[in-house]
Amino acid sequence: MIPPLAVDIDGTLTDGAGAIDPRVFDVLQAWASPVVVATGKAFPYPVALAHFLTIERAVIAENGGVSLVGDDLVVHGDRAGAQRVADAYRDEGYDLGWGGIDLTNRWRETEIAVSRDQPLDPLRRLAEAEGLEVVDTRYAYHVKAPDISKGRALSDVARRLDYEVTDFAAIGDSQNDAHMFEEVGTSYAVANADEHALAAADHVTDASYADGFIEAAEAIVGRAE
Ligand SMILES: O=C(O)COP(=O)(O)O
Ligand SMILES: [Mg+2]
Repeated sequence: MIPPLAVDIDGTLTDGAGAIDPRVFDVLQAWASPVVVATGKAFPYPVALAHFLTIERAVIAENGGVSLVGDDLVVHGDRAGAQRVADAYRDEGYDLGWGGIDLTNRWRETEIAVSRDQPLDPLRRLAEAEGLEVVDTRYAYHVKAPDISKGRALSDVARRLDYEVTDFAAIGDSQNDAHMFEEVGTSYAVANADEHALAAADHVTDASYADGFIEAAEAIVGRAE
């Protein structure tokens, strides 16, 4: 049986420039079990991806802060602590780094993301003072609660889909995927993955980015046959 699949977006379904590789659409639409899109991006992004893929809505956003299965929405915690960190960071003269209209955080409910071209040390210091942590996905710094992760959210989502989390295969590329890799039955890091994802994964693909995703997807299907 083809296992349910948890898949990261940035660095995994994309090319090196951040564009979603169109070949991944066929793979995800044809997947014979549930697909959970699990991302650090704000909630509307994976919802839109699932919508335009015309696949069942099963998504994890904000590194596990928000999850949706069908019409069942769960929001873990709130944004208040991360917002205080962002405000204090700005008060010290720094900037979140997203320009005039901050679409990165506009719809974010449980965390705040900061551009990686901004200073990390003061952000870490302010986050720690709030009991929060900073996770570097290599796409953004995320100020979030330490007990929230894609892995924890996937355990919850799996139950809501009537699966065990260990039934899942997962494919991803960065630190925010590492917990998820530890929870699932089989995990694949794409070759461009960071050290945390590489260390946590059961398998590492030869290919990078979406080529790595396609290689992993074929391996998962091959193992199931
Ligand atoms: O939003 C990010 O920083 C990374 O997003 P991802 O989890 O889909 O790779
Ligand atoms: Mg990623």
